[in-house]
Amino acid sequence: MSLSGWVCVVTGASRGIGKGIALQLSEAGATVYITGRQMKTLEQTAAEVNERGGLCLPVICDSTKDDDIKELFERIKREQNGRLDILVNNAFGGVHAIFDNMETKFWEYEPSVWDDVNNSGLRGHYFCCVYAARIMVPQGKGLIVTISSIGGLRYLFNVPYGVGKAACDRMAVDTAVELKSLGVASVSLWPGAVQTELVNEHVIEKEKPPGETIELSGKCIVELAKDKNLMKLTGKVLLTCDLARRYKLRDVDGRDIFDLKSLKFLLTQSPSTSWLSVITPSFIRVPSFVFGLASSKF
Ligand SMILES: NC(=O)c1ccc[n+]([C@@H]2O[C@H](COP(=O)([O-])OP(=O)(O)OC[C@H]3O[C@@H](n4cnc5c(N)ncnc54)[C@H](O)[C@@H]3O)[C@@H](O)[C@H]2O)c1
Repeated sequence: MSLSGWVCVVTGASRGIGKGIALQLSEAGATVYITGRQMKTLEQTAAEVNERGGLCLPVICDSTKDDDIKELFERIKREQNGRLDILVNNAFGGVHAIFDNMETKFWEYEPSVWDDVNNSGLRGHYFCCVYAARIMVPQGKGLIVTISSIGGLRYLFNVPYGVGKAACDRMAVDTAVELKSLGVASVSLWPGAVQTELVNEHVIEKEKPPGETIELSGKCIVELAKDKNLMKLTGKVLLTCDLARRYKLRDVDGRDIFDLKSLKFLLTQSPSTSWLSVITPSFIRVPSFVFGLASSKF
């Protein structure tokens, strides 16, 4: 029970990665506030948490509604005597908009797809950061994790997705600049491909990329929160495959963790280099600074 007594919030935890994170944080002993728009689905997550002996508190909080977010943090402050240890920004309303508009250019679908992707998945995260920081800064400690993706580095799915993820990464970096000296860490976390309920629904079996379970990100966050060198990682974009190596983690069902930094995988991403992947050994990894160069805009 390494996080016994800790107070956490996971936004968007009725399914997907948020649910997996809530399961892992509560299994580690934390009290976890989980948010979403429907009590019925939140209660299903809470029931699974309870079955594992954990404690989680479902709260209706629509991440596109400013007042809901404000009330969530006021409630936590009141109920937990001003304590909040971890905020996980995960709520994301864009999955259906992405799958419904695959292969379509940005000018061909409604501009409101931007809102579907980024109102909960970026703006809502910023609001949560503000209210969480108002609790964490006075206590002199805390961890904010914003769930992002490799879409923050290069084109993935559609324009609003990439712009939103790049902004999530930048938000983690810039909030860390202002929080670091006050003892609060802020990072961005990129899961690999995750086999969530919606991904399993939309992607046909033979096209499924090798994936993570919904709980691997949560396992990584539990270890990160306990890491004595956490403040050395603040302001960084972290990958689940790197954290799994750092903390010697396996996925919950024992499967191998797909390595987003494997040169073999990265070569498959471009038609001009994919032939090279056939002769490239899978153990060669691309260092982080090369990722940085790949995102250079200059
Ligand atoms: N699934 C993947 O393969 C994958 C990979 C890398 C990164 N990610 C990122 O992980 C995050 C979560 O994605 P997911 O695949 O678990 O999505 P999902 O759609 O399965 O889950 C999203 C969660 O957010 C909740 N939600 C949606 N709108 C909300 C709102 N307005 N207010 C509160 N809650 C709301 C949903 O109810 C759900 O619980 C996203 O940022 C996504 O880009 C996903």
